[in-house]
Amino acid sequence: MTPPKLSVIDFSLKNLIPNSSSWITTCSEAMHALEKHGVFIAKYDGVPQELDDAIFSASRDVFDLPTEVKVLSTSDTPYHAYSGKTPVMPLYESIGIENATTTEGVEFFTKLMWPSGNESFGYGFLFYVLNSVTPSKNKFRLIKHWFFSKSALMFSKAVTELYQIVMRMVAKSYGIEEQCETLLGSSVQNLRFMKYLCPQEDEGNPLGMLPHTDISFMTILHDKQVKGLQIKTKEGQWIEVDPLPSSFIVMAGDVFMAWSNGRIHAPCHRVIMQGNQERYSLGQFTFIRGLNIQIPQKLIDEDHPPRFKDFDHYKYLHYLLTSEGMKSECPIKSYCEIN
Ligand SMILES: O=C(O)CCC(=O)C(=O)O
Ligand SMILES: [Fe+2]
Repeated sequence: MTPPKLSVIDFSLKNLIPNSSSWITTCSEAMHALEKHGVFIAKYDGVPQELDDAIFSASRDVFDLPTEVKVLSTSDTPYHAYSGKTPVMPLYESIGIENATTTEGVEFFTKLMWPSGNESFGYGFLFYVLNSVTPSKNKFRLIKHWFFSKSALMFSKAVTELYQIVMRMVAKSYGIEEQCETLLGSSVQNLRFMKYLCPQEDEGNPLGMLPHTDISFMTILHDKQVKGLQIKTKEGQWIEVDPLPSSFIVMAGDVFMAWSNGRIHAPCHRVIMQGNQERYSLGQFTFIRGLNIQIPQKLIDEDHPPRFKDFDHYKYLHYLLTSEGMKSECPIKSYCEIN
């Protein structure tokens, strides 16, 4: 049986004036894909090519830093710290920016990686640095710092816009606009840079990332057009995602599934490396802070009794590291499913 293809949906900004006929078509395609597969490919023009090039170049810069610098990226929140080449996933390395849509979040991370002693600076300062005569290590660091933080902030904001467009479609289609706006107001974006090495020789294990569902509310993935991501259908078939230019993979996480009372599917996925090219990808993971995850009343009726108790997203993240959470085959269900 040939596996189905993922829907490729046009999210060109000019077609997305809310409630226009093209918006309504896009909305129904997106809803169908989220309920059936929990994922679709958005062709999105909110990230111009120059920014796309800049963010992948910034990604290379951060992975090229010495390991002793990268490990400085720690976090109190599970799965938010630097993770590098573990025995279970030796090809995979990742590092992330918490609160990536805020200048503070991005500057905090950038200073950890390229400590420069400078607060914030703009184009005038960059011009000064580039034009000052003496090349120095410090000058080089300042340029990296500036370049990295500007690209990360702009990329994160552009991807957040896509998240908001998708969520407003979900809201309109379920008639839960108010709850959705509250949720958007409590959404925190974590931008992660990911790098996968090629497996050693032909017999090397090509596993880039183990099969899992995401612990986020929503994840938006973007790669530098190197294959590897695979999505499992509800029927158990693996679909290989074809990387396309200007495409963003919009995927529901466990928390979106629970919030929607199980209407939206959170798909299992993995990364299998092929060929001899390293793979760089970016993931923007949305978490909900300071607001209980509560199924909107409109999604509960006689045919759809509530399936999940209210819960706090960050407490759920901590639960994942408990022995019960680690053992569970489906932690979101063992954490808050109503039996
Ligand atoms: O690199 C990718 O395309 C997928 C990464 C992923 O699934 C994750 O970080 O949760
Ligand atoms: Fe994932």
